[in-house]
Amino acid sequence: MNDLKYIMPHLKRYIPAYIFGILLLMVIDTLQLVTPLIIGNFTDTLMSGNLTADKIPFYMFAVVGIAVLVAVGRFGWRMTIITTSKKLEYSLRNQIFEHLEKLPLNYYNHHKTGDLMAHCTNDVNSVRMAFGPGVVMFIDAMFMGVMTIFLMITRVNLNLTLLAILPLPLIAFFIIALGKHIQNLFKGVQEAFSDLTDNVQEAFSGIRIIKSFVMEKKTLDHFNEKSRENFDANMNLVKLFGFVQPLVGFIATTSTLISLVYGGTLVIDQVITIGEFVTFITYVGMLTWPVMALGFVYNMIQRGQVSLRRINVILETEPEIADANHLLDLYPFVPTIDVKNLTFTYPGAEEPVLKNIHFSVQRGETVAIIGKTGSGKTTLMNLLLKLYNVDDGTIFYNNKDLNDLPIKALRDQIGYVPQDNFLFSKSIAYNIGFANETLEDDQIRSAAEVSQIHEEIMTFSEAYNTELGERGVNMSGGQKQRVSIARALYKKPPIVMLDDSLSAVDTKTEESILGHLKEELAGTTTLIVAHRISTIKDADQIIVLDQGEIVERGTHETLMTLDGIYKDMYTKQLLEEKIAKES
Ligand SMILES: Nc1ncnc2c1ncn2[C@@H]1O[C@H](COP(=O)(O)OP(=O)(O)OP(=O)(O)O)[C@@H](O)[C@H]1O
Repeated sequence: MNDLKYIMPHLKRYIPAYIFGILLLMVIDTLQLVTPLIIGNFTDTLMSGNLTADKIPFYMFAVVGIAVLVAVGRFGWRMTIITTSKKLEYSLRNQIFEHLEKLPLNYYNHHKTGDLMAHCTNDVNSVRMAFGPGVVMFIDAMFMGVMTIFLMITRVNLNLTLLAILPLPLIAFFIIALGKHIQNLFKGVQEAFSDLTDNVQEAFSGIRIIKSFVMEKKTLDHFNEKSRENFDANMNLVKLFGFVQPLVGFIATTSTLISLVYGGTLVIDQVITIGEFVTFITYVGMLTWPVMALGFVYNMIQRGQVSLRRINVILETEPEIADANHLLDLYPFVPTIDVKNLTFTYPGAEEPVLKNIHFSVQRGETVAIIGKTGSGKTTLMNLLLKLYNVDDGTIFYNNKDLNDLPIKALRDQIGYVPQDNFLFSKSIAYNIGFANETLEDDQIRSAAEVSQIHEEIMTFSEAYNTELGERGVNMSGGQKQRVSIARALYKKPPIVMLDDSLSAVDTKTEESILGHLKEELAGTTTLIVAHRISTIKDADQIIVLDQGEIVERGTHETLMTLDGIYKDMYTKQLLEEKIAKES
């Protein structure tokens, strides 16, 4: 029952539709059960010599009429129950996606995209099968089974019925005995599918690397291996079903055999009429389906249960970064940042990557963070955005503790340009105006001008309406960086954070962008992470990180007097530039 915790609210919404569909199904089932009685009656009338030509159309119309009603009714219940189960699938999938979006960055560090895709596709589908066709088949089978047996007893013969249905419980026994095994096999199928999806997703995301390293063969081999595992997992299930279904069919045939032998004897002994015998044999045939259906349903429900559990694991994962219960008001927002004694260790890691960090950024100031690769610059940015949890009393905006501020409202105040310039495979305008519901052409253009990308966008075939390839493949690295900067500026945020966002542009473009940014961002609090000192030379404050600690801080001029890491980096960069110019 606990498994139904998350799906129950969806199911409740569709209960009236389910009830209507189920009632319709029962009416159809009842109608179907009338046909054998008509055929039995026809046989008896025929055998007694009372069948006259004028009676035949009556039988004909009765059989055809029932068949038409059954066809119409079947359409009705399919439309009701199958549509309802599709709606259930739709709302469950949306709930999973919405929940996944709320999960913190760290969740994605530990869960593969392919797995998540499989949850949103295969697992949701299995749940739909269980709650759509599964429910239908279960009710159909139970109702048909009970009604058929009832009619066999009341309209034909009790002893014959009891003897004929004797082998049927064996079927239920087999299917239940195999239940655990089926669950395990199905879990294997779902896992193999997740792996395969993940493999395909990664192979095509990394296709440029694969091609440039001529690793197509290696990737194909790896894919084949995963594909084989998927095939094997499916085959295990197919083999089992291949064994179970004929077995069920065989057991059902023994019922027919008993009916023929014992039923024939009863006819000879004149305990039942030939018409009743024909009705009985038809009912035995009709009973095979409900019994087999119970087997199918059982499997479907097993699959649905495994999938539901996998989905529940996601839905049970709490958004680690939750808003505090008593939030402070963010407004009026003054863009000042204070970091006090901040130490941070990644979840699951042992060593802290940031140690005792403290600094302040005043409104309108530009603070630069520089340091060797792996020194903790991006981590610091991520913490300022609260992409990971931080201790109380370590980061303050506007003199208010980050943990007491509403996350969404705070992030709305920040224009962030990440290190990996992810672009969506939509238009350039969509990418720049991503932060807003509506795309304002003027603002998009002005953000692009400040980022020095407007002129290049105009050379694209459809300018701002040009559709980008996946992850913006039809743009150069530098162009992508500038579109990302434009995306952050479009929001006109009071705080801008640039994480190594100018590394792919040449020094001249960089200078030009920085010049424009300075004008445009006057009054904006800016944090810049950079490797190139030329990017941050004019910052009000430069912080030098080394192995997670601040080792130097000050303006460019003061740092140059220190004879430390900063001066060393600067001297090396100057030398490199000189060599590059001369060569
Ligand atoms: N998700 C993570 N889980 C555990 N450790 C991480 C994670 N992300 C980064 N690290 C570690 O944290 C340290 C700091 O990484 P970070 O990305 O902040 O450095 P950086 O200064 O921005 O480097 P770069 O200049 O190369 O971008 C590194 O040792 C890195 O291995």
